[in-house]
Formats: sequence, structure tokens, C-alpha cells
Amino acid sequence: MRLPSVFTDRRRRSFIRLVANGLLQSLAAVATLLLVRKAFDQLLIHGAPVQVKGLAWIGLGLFCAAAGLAWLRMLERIDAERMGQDYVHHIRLILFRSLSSMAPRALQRRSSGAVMLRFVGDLTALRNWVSLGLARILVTSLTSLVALGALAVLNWPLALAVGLCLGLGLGRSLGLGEAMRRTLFEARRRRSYIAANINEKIARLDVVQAFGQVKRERRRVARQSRRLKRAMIDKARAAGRLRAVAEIAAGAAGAVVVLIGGLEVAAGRASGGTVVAALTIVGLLAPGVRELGRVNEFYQNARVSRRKILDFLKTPTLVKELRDAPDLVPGPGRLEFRKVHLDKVIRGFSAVAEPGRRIVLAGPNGAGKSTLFYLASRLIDPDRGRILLDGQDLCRHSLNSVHRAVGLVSGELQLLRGKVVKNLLYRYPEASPEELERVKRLCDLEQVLADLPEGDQTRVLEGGSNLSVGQRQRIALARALLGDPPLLLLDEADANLDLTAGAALDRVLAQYRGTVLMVTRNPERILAADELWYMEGGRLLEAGPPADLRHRWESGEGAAVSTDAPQDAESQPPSGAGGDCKLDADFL
Ligand SMILES: Nc1ncnc2c1ncn2[C@@H]1O[C@H](COP(=O)(O)OP(=O)(O)OP(=O)(O)O)[C@@H](O)[C@H]1O
Repeated sequence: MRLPSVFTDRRRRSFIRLVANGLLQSLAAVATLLLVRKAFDQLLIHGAPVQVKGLAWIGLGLFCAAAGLAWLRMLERIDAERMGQDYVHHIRLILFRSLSSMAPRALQRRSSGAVMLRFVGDLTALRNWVSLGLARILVTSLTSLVALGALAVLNWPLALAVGLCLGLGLGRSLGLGEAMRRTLFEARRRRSYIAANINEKIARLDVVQAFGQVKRERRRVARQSRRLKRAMIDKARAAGRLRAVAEIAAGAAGAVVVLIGGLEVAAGRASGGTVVAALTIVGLLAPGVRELGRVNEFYQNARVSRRKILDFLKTPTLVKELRDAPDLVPGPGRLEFRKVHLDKVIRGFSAVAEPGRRIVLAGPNGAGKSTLFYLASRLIDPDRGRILLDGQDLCRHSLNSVHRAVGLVSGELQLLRGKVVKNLLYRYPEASPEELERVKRLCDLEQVLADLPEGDQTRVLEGGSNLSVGQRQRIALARALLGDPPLLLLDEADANLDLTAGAALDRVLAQYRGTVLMVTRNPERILAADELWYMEGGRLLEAGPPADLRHRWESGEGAAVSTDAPQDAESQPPSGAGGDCKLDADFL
């Protein structure tokens, strides 16, 4: 994978403008060179009367050249920023496209602080390199080459000496690049650690306080901050060295002009005006050369950022969207798992949920229930096997159409910042007002909304933190039901509901026409279901009407795998858990 080139699309225009700008700046520098030389050689001859009119014209010319240079540098800055910002905008969209198609579990492997650094720190580094680095190199090298060329026409030893000083300075600063890169890398590593830690503590401050670990966390941040401080100072030291080299190069260029210029004048090969003009040129080029010292810093920074961004873009998506995949056509909601495997979490799971059935998924912690929901809602694709909704393989249809067909409620899917109504409509923004009203009625949301200060216009904070857990769950349930998907997945959606809210959920279960797969710990709801699938270690061990299973388990009968769908060899319960296994009926 590669990042797009800087010089493509609209940025090419900025680049061409920068080249033209550099050439015009060179002309202004050459004009300055010639005017200064003329002033000192022809008009200010020692002992001759001062030619005020001629001097006035030269003064005006110098002013125009300086004003022109100032204007060109202003335009240079704007074009350079445009080129940098356009590039960063492009990369930001690539990053977000990649982020938004990542499976949540793949993203969770990275800390959110580190992910934020890709969007903030790394993009700033790329922008600095393009706007302040590349553009500066372009304009400064053009101006320097043309100005030194003009000086060479007047006196080549002077031009050669100035060119050598500046060139050696540049070479030395490039030589310091490796040390600069090392310190940059360390500073970024330290910044990433502290960002990840603080980011986590912002989200989990309640955990820190509830367990009385405030002091310890402060000490940890102090330690990380001290290390970051040291790394940043090392980085500043390396950057300082680079700048010092550029300063020395600019200063040395001035000194050699005086030295070689003096020798050339003494030898009669150069006029005093040429030497003064050469000094003026060094003065004009010096700021650009000093900035070139920073360019290396920008370059090294951008190199590390580029690597980090590429590394982030390589994060496996866990979900592959086929090119031109057709949309899934919603049907009555028949869900079938066919020998599904996923990374030792789900092992040869096969089962069928017939349309309109209410199925409870049960099993101990870590059995793979939530993972199965992730698979059925295509937040992950299986390694092997197929999942079919109304006979259509989820993996072979467009992601959007699959997400439309499946409503998922899970503690993992929190509310987003914005109004309640925005959250309700999030899954199906084009829903009609009638559809929204239908779902509000179905979920008995009126009472929940009446309790909120501004009804459905109430602002929800990040994660819904200003709402009670039950209120959040009821809004999340309505969000999942909007658009009437044929399949509803409820992952402990009733975990925090009071009696009224629980009754509202039961009404939804009674009235909803599609198929429901749910994880619940509520015994009445389990017994009211049409079927119970019991799983352990990613395998389906038992399936059947809940009352039958309870009866068998209470009578101490061993559980045998029994489901409509055939189980493959790997999906058979391991010895001791299959024909002989004694399932714990406590959850009933
Ligand atoms: N975000 C994740 N990334 C990687 N693996 C995960 C992730 N979440 C869960 N797992 C793994 O998947 C396995 C099944 O977890 P899952 O959450 O599906 O179980 P569960 O049956 O829903 O458990 P519980 O009843 O505790 O919610 C676990 O062993 C866990 O290690």
C-alpha cells in the first residue's frame, strides 16, 4: 500500500504556481543584485558628485524589487499551505475511509489515543513537510540557483564560494538527519504512550476513582510526562544542531564574500559594487537557507508519520466488501449458520432460525454469544463457513444492505453525541415521520422522552452519559427497529430495564414480525422463547424449546447436540461436554 503522491490532482496547480513564484523571486533577486552593483559602481564613484536622480531611480527599483519579493513570499505561503492542506485532506479521507471500514474488534486492538495521533499529530507532520518543507525547498533552490548564476556571470569565484558555503551547510544538515530521526521517533513513542493512557483515563475515570487509584495514576502520568519531556528536549537539541549548521552556512557565506571579494577587487577582477551586490544576495538568500535547516526536521518527522499511517492502513478490516456486491433483498428473516468458524472463538457453529422465531442464545461467559451476533450483523466475517439470511450469503452482499436488514442492540453499540432524535434515526435517516412514530409507540418511548428535558430534542452526551442506562437501552432498541429489519439481535438488551421497560420489550417481542436472536438472563423471557440454543467454547451443544431443555437438564439427563442443522466433526462437543455433559440449568 502506498500513500498518494503530493504532486497530483489539484496540488499540481499549486506546484506549478510555486515554480512560477520561485522564478519570479529569482528575477527580483537578480534585479536587486544588478541595481545594488550599479549604485555602487556607477553612481557612487569616490570623489565624483552624487547623482541624486540616478540614485532615486535605483532606490525606487530596489523598493519595487523588495515589494515584489514580499508579495511573492506571501503568495508562496498561501500556495504552500494550499498544497499541504489539500494533501492532508486527501490522506485524512483515506484514513477515515479505512477506519470506518475496520471491524470494531480490529480497531479495539489499538488504543484510541494512538489512533487519534494518526489523525492529529501525523497529519500535522505531513502538512509541515509539504507546506513548509517541500515548498520551501522548491522556491529556495530555484531562487538560489538563479541568483548564484547571475552572480557567476559577474564574478564566478564569488558565486562559487557562496554556493560552496551554502551547499556544505546543506550537506552537513542532511548528515544530521539520522540523529534527528532517532530523537523524533523516541519523542513520538513517548507522546503516544501518554496520549493512550490519558485517553483511557478520560473514558474510565470512574474506575480509577472507584478503586481509589487516583494517586497511583497521577504518579504514572508524571513518570510518562517526565520521559516525554526528556525526549522532547533531545529532539529540540537535534533540531537546534540542524539550525545551527544552517546559521553557520549563511554566516560563512557572508564572510567568504568579504574575503574573496576583497581579494578579487585587489586583483582588479571585481568591482566594489559586485562585492556589495554579492553581500546583498547572501542577505536575501540567508533566511531561506536557515529555513532549509528546519526542512530536514520536517522531512524526518513526516517520514515517521508516513510509516505510522501506512501501518495503520494495514490494519485488517475483518470484513471484505466484494466489488459490485449486490444488495441483500430483505425477506421474512430466515437465518442460517452453516459450519461457521472464527479464530478459535466460533467452531463449526451450525443452526437455523426460522422466520419469526424468538431464539435465546445461552451459554457461559466467553462462549461466543456476542461474537455470533457480530457475525450475524457482519461486523466480522467468518474465517470459514457461511451465514445466510433468507438464503443469501451475508458475505456476498453489500455491507450497507446487510446492516439495513439486521437490527442490533448491544451494550457495545453506544449512543452518539447529538440529539436523541438523531440517535433514533441514525440507522435509517430517511425514515418517514410515520415510521418514527410507529417505532416510538412500539417501544413505548413516549414516557422515556417525556422524562427528558427537551424530549427527543434533548442533547445526548458522548456514549449517552447524561441518560440512565435503561433510557439508553430503550433508545438503542428503537434505533435498531427503525426501518423494520427482518432480523433483530438483542445482546442483553434487557439487562438494565425496570419492570415497565421490560414489559415494553416484551410487547416489542410480541409485535415484531421478524426473527429475534437474543441473549438474556431473564428466566421468563427465556421460557417464553420458541427455541434455546446453548453454546460453549464457540460450539452449539444443544438446541430446542427452552421448557424441554430445562426439563431434561433438571432431570439430570446429559445434553446431546440436537439441532435441525447438521454439525460437522469439529463442532461436536469435546469429550466430557457432549453426550456426557451435564449442563447447568441455573440460568433458567
Ligand atoms: N474485542 C475482542 N477482540 C478479540 N477477541 C474478543 C473480543 N471480544 C471477545 N473476544 C473473544 O471472543 C471470545 C468470545 O467472547 P464473546 O464476547 O463472544 O462471549 P460471550 O459469550 O458473549 O460472553 P459474555 O456472556 O461474557 O458476554 C472470548 O473468549 C474473547 O476472548
